[in-house]
Amino acid sequence: MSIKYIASSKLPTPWGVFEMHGFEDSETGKEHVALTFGTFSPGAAVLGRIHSECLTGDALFSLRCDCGFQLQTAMQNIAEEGQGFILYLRQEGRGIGLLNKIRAYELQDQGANTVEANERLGFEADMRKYDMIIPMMQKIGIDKVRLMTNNPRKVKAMQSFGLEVVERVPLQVGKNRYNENYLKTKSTQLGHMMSEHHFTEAELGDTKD
Ligand SMILES: Nc1nc2c(ncn2[C@@H]2O[C@H](COP(=O)(O)OP(=O)(O)OP(=O)(O)O)[C@@H](O)[C@H]2O)c(=O)[nH]1
Ligand SMILES: [Zn+2]
Repeated sequence: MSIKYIASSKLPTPWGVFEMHGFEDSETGKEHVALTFGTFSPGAAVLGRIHSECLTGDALFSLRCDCGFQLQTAMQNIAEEGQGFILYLRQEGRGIGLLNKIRAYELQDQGANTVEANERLGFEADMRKYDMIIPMMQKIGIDKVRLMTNNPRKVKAMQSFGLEVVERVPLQVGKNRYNENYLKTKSTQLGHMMSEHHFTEAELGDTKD
C-alpha cells in the first residue's frame, strides 16, 4: 500500500473543531485527508462519510451537483452527534480530474447527461477506486460505521475491505433547479439510492444537467 500518514492538526469549522489527518499516496501523488470529531467509544458504529473531491461544489459554491451541501450536512451531523469521521478523497470528477470534469460539463451544457459526457470523452461513468481508505481507516482507528451516502458502491467497497457498515444513512440535500437532472441520472444510471420525492417529473421540467 502506497499511502503514508504524514501529520495531524486541529481544523476549527463553523460546526466545531475537527482533527485533520493528512495522507500521501506516493504512487499517484494525491494528498488525502481524514477528519475526525470527538472520541470514539470502543465497539461503537461511528457516523461517517467518504467524500469525493468536488472543487466546484465543495469550494466554489456550484449548484450543478449536491457535493457541497452533502459535505456541510455531513460535518454538521457529525458535530451534532458528538463523534464521527470524513474521508476526503482526492478523486475529483469521479476520478477523471478537474479539467476533464470541465470538459464533461461543457458537453452537458450542450445536452449530454453526466454519464454520456464521461463516455464521449472516453471514460467510464465512474472511475473511482476506494482502496486508499484501508490505511486511512486503520490510522483513525475505526472499523464499524454508519455511512452517510446514497451510493451503494461506497458501502460495498467498505465491506469488501472488511469494514462493518451497520447502517447506510441517506444524505439527500441540496436539490435545486440546476442539479435536478444530474441527481436523476445518478439515481437511474449510477445506482444511487434516492427516494422518489427527491425529484418528480413535474419538478424536473426539461432542464439539462
Ligand atoms: N465526471 C463527472 N464528475 C462529476 C460530475 N458531477 C460531479 N462529479 C464528481 O462526482 C463526485 C461525487 O460523486 P457523486 O456521484 O455526486 O456522489 P457519490 O460520492 O457517488 O455518492 P454520495 O455519497 O451519495 O454523495 C465528485 O468527485 C465530483 O467532482 C459530472 O458531471 N461529471
Ligand atoms: Zn460536485
